[in-house]
Amino acid sequence: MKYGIYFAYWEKEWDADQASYIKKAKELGFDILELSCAALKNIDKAGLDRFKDAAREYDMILTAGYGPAAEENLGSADESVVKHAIEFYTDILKKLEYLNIHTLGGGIYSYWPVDYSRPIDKRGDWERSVRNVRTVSEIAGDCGVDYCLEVLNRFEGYLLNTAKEAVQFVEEVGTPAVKVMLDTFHMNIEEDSMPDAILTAGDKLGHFHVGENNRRVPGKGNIPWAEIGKALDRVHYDGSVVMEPFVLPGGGIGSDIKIWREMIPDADQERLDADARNSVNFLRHVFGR
Ligand SMILES: O=C(CO)[C@H](O)[C@H](O)[C@H](O)CO
Ligand SMILES: [Mn+2]
Repeated sequence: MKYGIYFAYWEKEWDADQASYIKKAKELGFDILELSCAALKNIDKAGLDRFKDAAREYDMILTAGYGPAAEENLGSADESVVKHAIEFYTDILKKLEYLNIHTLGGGIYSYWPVDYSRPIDKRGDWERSVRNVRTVSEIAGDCGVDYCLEVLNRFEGYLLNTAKEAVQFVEEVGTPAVKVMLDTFHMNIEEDSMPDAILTAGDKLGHFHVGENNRRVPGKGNIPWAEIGKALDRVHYDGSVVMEPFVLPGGGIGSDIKIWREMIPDADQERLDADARNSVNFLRHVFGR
């Protein structure tokens, strides 16, 4: 198993200098840095090469996450939105291929966070999204990227709230590159049993986010890590385990993630780094591989 961390742990804005976290994550004991595709939207070749060179220099794996904007919604009833979304993913997937990134995960079948002031058409959006994710995940397959659909809690998404729904969706899409992605923070809200959800995802599990019930680093809350590790063993999961802690209020990230208090008193860089380092050691110990 390889262990990673999402750059956003240290940042308040999505458009931060993400490449600089490759070295930091390596020094803290991680194998992977997860980037947000926000960094790849308007990037030039020199910018892409900064990521590529740093990953090579520090022998780090990169994975990519994304919370698509409303105009990148593959489930939209507006055909011009879908056309734009397919163009957007085609461009991003080519950049991921160039960067040797083989995993893209997130609410990449819909948009995020959802605007619940508008009426929700789950059935219609599901059907459109299955069709359009099929198109995009075929392109992903050609680029060598697993297209991992993240199961989100009800407050952040409405299409895939449980592993069971995600398995059904992935079966309907039916392409080799499309996979289920689980996140312990969301599972803790929606699933009857976290181990059972992992067993349900089974060999369709393509990416795994870890975070506590309150999104602090693993080891500081009440998620049942030992049981989760055993379930990952039972499905022979050998992919990435990426921690996605969010502890800093403020900015676009604080607002999207809904962090309205200081999760860590006097959270300076040293404290954040020490927590991340201890947490990845904790996960390696509890998962035993
Ligand atoms: O768990 C999540 C949102 O709650 C997602 O993994 C990320 O925040 C999303 O992909 C944005 O990059
Ligand atoms: Mn997540």
